[in-house]
Amino acid sequence: MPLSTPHAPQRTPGLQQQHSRAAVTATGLWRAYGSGEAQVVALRDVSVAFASGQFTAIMGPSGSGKSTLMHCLAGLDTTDRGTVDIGGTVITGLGDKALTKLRRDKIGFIFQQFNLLPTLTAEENILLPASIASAKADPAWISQIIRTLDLQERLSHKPTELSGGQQQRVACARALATRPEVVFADEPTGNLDTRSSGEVLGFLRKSVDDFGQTIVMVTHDPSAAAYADRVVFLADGQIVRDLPNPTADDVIDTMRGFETRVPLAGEAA
Ligand SMILES: Nc1ncnc2c1ncn2[C@@H]1O[C@H](COP(=O)(O)OP(=O)(O)OP(=O)(O)O)[C@@H](O)[C@H]1O
Repeated sequence: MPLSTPHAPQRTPGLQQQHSRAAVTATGLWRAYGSGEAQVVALRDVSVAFASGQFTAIMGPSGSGKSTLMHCLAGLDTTDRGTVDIGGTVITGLGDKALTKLRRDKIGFIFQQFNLLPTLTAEENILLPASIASAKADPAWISQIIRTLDLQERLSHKPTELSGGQQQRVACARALATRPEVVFADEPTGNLDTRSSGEVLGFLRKSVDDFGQTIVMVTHDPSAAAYADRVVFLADGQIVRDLPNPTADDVIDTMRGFETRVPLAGEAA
C-alpha cells in the first residue's frame, strides 16, 4: 500500500526544508462583494506568503473568506486592491488570456466535487492539462504519480466507473501532472469517507515531502489540517492565527477560540 493510513500524518523534514522561497505571495488583498448597505467585505488587507515545498491549510469559520482568498490567489476571482505573485509573476492585473495560460502552466487544482470530465477515461483526464500546457508532460513523471496513487488498474475507467476516492486520486494525478508551481485544493476530502480521505491526504503529504510540491488547501476538517506543515486561520476576512506543525487538537482548540470570541462592537452576538 503506497499511501499513508487515515489520520496518521507524518511530516518528514523533506524537500520543503531546502526551498524557503515563496511560491505564492499575497500582499494587501482586499475583496468586497455588493455595494452600499449590502456590501460584504470578504478579504480585509490580507498579506500572506506560501513557501515553496510546503503544505499549508487554510481554515476558519463559515463565511470567513477562505474560498475568496483561494480564488483570488489562483486568479479565479479579481481583487479590489493588493497583489498576488505566483512563481515570480504578478497575476493581479493580467488579462484573461494571460491568466488562463498562467493557470494552465503554473497551477494545479483539486476540487471537492472532483470535476473530472465524464466522457474521458481516468488516463485521459490525467493527461488533459499536461497536453495543453506549454511544457510537454514527462511520461516517466506521469507513470510515477500513477503508481504512487495506485491507479494503474483504473486508467481505462470512466469517472462513473470509479469510487469517490478513486476519482479524487485521479484528480490528484491530474493536478500534479504538469509539476505546477502550486496546487490549490478546495475541500479535497469534503466528499470522501475516512479511509479515502486518508489516502488523498497521505498522497498530498508525500508529494510535498518526496517531490517538493507546494500545496495550499482549504479545509473544515482539523484532522485534514493536521497533515499540513502550517495552518493559516481566517476570521472576518483577516488572518488571525498562523500555526506551524499543527496537530488536530491544536486546530480544534484554535477553532474553539473563534466560536467563543467576544463579538466586535456593532456585531450581532
Ligand atoms: N460572489 C459573491 N457575492 C456576494 N457575496 C459573496 C460572494 N462570494 C462570497 N461572498 C461573501 O463573502 C464572505 C466570504 O465568503 P467565502 O465563501 O470566501 O467564505 P468561506 O470561509 O469560504 O465560507 P465557507 O466555509 O462557508 O465555504 C461571505 O460573507 C460570503 O457570503
